[in-house]
Amino acid sequence: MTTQQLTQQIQKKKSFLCIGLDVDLNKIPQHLLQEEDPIFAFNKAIIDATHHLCVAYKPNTAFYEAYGLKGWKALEKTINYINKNHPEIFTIADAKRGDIGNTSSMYAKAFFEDLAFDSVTVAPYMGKDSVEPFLAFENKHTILLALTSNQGAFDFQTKMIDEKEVYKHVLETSKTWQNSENLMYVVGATKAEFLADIRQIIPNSFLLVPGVGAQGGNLQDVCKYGMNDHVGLLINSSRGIIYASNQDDFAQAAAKKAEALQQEMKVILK
Ligand SMILES: O=C(O)c1cc(=O)[nH]c(=O)n1[C@@H]1O[C@H](COP(=O)(O)O)[C@@H](O)[C@H]1O
Repeated sequence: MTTQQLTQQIQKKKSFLCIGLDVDLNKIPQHLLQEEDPIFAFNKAIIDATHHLCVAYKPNTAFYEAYGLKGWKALEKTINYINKNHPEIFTIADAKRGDIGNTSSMYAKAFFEDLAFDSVTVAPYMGKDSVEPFLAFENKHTILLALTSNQGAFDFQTKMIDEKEVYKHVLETSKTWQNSENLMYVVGATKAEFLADIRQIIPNSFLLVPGVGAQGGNLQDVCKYGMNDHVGLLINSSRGIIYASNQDDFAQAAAKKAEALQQEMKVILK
């Protein structure tokens, strides 16, 4: 999917919501555990109830890898289900990969070719040759961790090197890489006060913004400082939506939470 197509979807649905599919078998309704594939059964119900309210889904691969082969199968079924039934929805493999170039190429193949995701999250720490293999894929997007939502972001990302914060080096340097037009960036919703500075460096790039909901980030602040003239934001909420209820009504309860965020977005987009 191109960024233009993503922007069109945002305008059409009046939503820039990304729903995180972080499935934890301890948190889903217990009756689903009798299903052949409880993770997929949960995701299918959530997708069926929410696809009209969001423009992206983001399964975090940790929640699938934790269940071994069964988890990976559920991830494959989930991405295939979205691509088949809702091809207009942008998909993010939240895998936070990145390695020497030779290895990154294989990670890129895994998520872009085998699983056919539109994008993957990548750590910038190993530099240019670890990220460019992801960028080489046409119409696929590499979402680079810039300033993350967690407290540990202050351990390295905001430290100064040559009188500039490390996350600013990440933004500026990555712009010089080959196929950098395929880059998007992660900025945590809990770091909204940094967004004005970030937009000075990357005015046009899409930002994936997790941390609204369970982590306490605020949608209004993120939009105030992070939105550009084509919106340029994907706001993710995972636990705050998918675990709204652990009873039979879980999918409807998730849709209600998603709708509340979408309605807030609709007002902002006016
Ligand atoms: O790359 C991410 O998506 C990510 C980056 C970041 O800085 N913070 C962050 O929370 N995430 C992910 O976004 C999701 C947030 O989940 P909730 O806090 O449940 O909404 C999880 O899958 C995190 O791993």
